[in-house]
Amino acid sequence: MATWNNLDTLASYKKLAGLKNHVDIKEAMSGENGATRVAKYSAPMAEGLSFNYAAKQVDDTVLAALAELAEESQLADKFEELYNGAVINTGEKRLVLHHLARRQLGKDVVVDGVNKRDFYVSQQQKAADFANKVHAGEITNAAGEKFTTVVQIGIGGSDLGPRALYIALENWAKENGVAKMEAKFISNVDPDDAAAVLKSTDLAHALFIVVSKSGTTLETLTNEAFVKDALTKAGLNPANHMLAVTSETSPLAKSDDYLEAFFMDDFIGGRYSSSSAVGGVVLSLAFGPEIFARILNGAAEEDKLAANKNILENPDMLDALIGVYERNVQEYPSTAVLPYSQALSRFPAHLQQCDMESNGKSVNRFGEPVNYVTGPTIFGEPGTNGQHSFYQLLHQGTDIVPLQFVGFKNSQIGMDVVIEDSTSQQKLCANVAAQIVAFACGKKDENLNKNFEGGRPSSIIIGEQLTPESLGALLAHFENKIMFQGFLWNVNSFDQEGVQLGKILAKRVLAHDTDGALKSYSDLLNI
Ligand SMILES: O=P(O)(O)OC[C@H]1O[C@](O)(CO)[C@@H](O)[C@@H]1O
Repeated sequence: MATWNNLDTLASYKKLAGLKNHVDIKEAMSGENGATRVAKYSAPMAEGLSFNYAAKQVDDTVLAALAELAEESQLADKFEELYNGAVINTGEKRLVLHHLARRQLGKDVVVDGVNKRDFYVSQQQKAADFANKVHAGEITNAAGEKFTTVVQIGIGGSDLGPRALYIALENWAKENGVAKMEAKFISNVDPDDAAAVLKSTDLAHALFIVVSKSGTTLETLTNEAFVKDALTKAGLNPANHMLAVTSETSPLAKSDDYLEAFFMDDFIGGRYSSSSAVGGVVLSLAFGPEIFARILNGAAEEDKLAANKNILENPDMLDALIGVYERNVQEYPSTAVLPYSQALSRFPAHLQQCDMESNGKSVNRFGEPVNYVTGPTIFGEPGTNGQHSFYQLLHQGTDIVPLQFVGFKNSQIGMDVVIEDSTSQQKLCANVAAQIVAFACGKKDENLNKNFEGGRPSSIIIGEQLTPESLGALLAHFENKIMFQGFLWNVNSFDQEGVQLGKILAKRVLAHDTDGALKSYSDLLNI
């Protein structure tokens, strides 16, 4: 059994802390040194991706210290315990099994006589059969006509991951002839969200999936009622159009109001649930079950790498360790995720939840306060758009923000044009290469307003093309990185008590049970 200790009690961490500012990234990345580093500091990921960390503040000395930290904090052992079914989610006393939804990495995990791998596979199969029947016109609306649109109703983990994955493959699927149904998403309790989606949807030919692991989320239940009302007003029977994805213990699971229900369980956290029925039903309907299976395969291949004890061959662990070095030793408060791929436009939003809801903690996994900083603020936008927005601060602001670029050699659609001797894809890639060097090396200017200090670290994940497999690998990479960082900070990355207080106060406002500031704000907002 691995032992769980606070980061600041580890000898290897104290050694690492002595390496603050050990690498001058400006100097390291300038001239031929830079070229050597770009070739040297790269780790293969699954599905043809690679993690290049040449422009991070590491060298062989820092990497050796990170390897010692990985060893002393038993990162590989903890991952092994996790995928073999240990109660890693100490706050809720639950197993953490999202990897098992992709592939079995270790032993059989059996809970109350149920083999959990079999359970996840059975739900995938159920979703696949259902999707195939919808596509074949065997499951239709009351008029016997095919469904053409699927609308997911969910919020947080029941929205962000599946939505990001759908958007990531929407154009790829059209180009590759596997686009089966258009998918749309309703998440916000803002009535304009549901109204806008409903107004642009042919209700008679739409399936709606109510996705809520708990089955109690106010926004989702409100939007479900909103949609049912619209269906009824259109003369349609909601029971012919509504599906549910929920845990077997939730109130939704007991309802007969759905055409079909698909299940997950409490061992897959909402923000890690894209690999479960939460992502599986909508993506199987949108693209076909084979494409969803390809995403899972890509993720499973990356998970396999995450089990490697050698940090130089484990890009997920290495990325996590570098992130902790940047957060705790270099004291950088945030991290930007910058995909140079329009298809990944919602990926940073998904990672915001995944990372900040997991590691935004002030107590360790035993409920005791920690004396060091934990998860950074995560934000991001696709390049090159971000360059014309917030990169000013990243280049010349007073905070140093570590950057995580993602880039692909080829576009998804392949439609392109040569303007002034280069394609748009080449321009996109040229920009990401330029940014890495600009951030690292800067540029001296006598006019301080035009001076670039440099010394701003970044990494890049490079792939051939964004496909179901590489998307799955990318998803797993970040999930695993966040998991390893949680291990290093000794926090429980799998609960989210910090979201509860706001929910309780909102209920009080709606029940007019307020006083003090809560009453004043309620009055100001006319509630
Ligand atoms: O799937 P559910 O249970 O509706 O929860 C939605 C989201 O709400 C949260 O619980 C936060 O309030 C997230 O952790 C979760 O992803």
